[in-house]
Amino acid sequence: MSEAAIKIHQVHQQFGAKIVLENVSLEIPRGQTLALLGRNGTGKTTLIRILLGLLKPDSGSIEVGGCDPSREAVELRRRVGYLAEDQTMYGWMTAIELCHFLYPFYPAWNQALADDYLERFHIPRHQRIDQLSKGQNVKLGLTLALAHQPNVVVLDDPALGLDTIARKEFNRDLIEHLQAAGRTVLFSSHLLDEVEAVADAVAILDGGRIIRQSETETLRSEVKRIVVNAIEITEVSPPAGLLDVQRLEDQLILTIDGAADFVERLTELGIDHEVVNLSLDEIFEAFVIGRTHGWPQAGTPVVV
Ligand SMILES: Nc1ncnc2c1ncn2[C@@H]1O[C@H](COP(=O)(O)OP(=O)(O)OP(=O)(O)O)[C@@H](O)[C@H]1O
Repeated sequence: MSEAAIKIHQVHQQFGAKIVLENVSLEIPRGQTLALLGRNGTGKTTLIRILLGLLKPDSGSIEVGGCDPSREAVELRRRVGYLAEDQTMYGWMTAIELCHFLYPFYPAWNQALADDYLERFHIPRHQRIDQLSKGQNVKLGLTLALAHQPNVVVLDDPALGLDTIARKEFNRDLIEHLQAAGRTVLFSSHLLDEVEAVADAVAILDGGRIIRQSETETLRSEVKRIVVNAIEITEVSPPAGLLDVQRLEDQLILTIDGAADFVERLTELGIDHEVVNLSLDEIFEAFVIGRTHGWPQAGTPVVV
């Protein structure tokens, strides 16, 4: 694994009595696109604000693109591109006026690159920003976040509010372009079916903690749904990594992280089973709302 572009170590953040981040640690290797997943209000934006130096955590250490965000604010802005959730810009300016307004702040600003993005994203250069569509606004925000050629890009729910096609187009144009350019990208999202196509890795934030971080493919290969007969399984103890148990008539539908060992056990015991691949959406759901009670007790007859 290459050196981490983002290092988050034991970050703790609470607002009053409410603990939002509880000793969160996360490392994102250079060049990786990582999706930060979590339900509403789990602290994704709070973590992103800490990464950007907009909020100082109660404790813990952060390094983004080699900078300490709380102490190197200017250098951090040079190295990091940031698109905030629902970002608003000066509506009375045009896209090109906004570029001209911003570029003196950034020594590495590349107007030819900004022009290229404006053209690629079909953003009219001379139209007032408040007359652009929601999608064009998001893409303009991204253009401005990338024109200074940052190595690290942080996108807070960038596709929020876009329609399905616009989101897909956004993901294809933007994330894939960033990946090709070798940038490290951290983006938060709710839209798991779309995340799956673009994220090399995911981190699931829940209950103030990162409960799972993994490369997307690895997660998909390790978390499986296993369908077994409920009666046949009464003598088997629940596996480690059990995330969810559902009953459907005489069948048990189990979602297991690290399912391979359990599958091996079932095979050894001669218990019939079916292994089902899951989408990222289903995996995420099992981690955050899975319920593990309902395992049939050994020696107890199963009522169907
Ligand atoms: N400045 C603040 N003061 C008090 N509470 C805050 C503050 N900022 C965030 N919170 C609370 O912290 C929790 C996490 O908020 P945050 O915006 O980080 O979540 P999120 O995962 O980004 O949510 P969403 O997906 O809805 O955008 C919420 O309960 C929110 O109300």
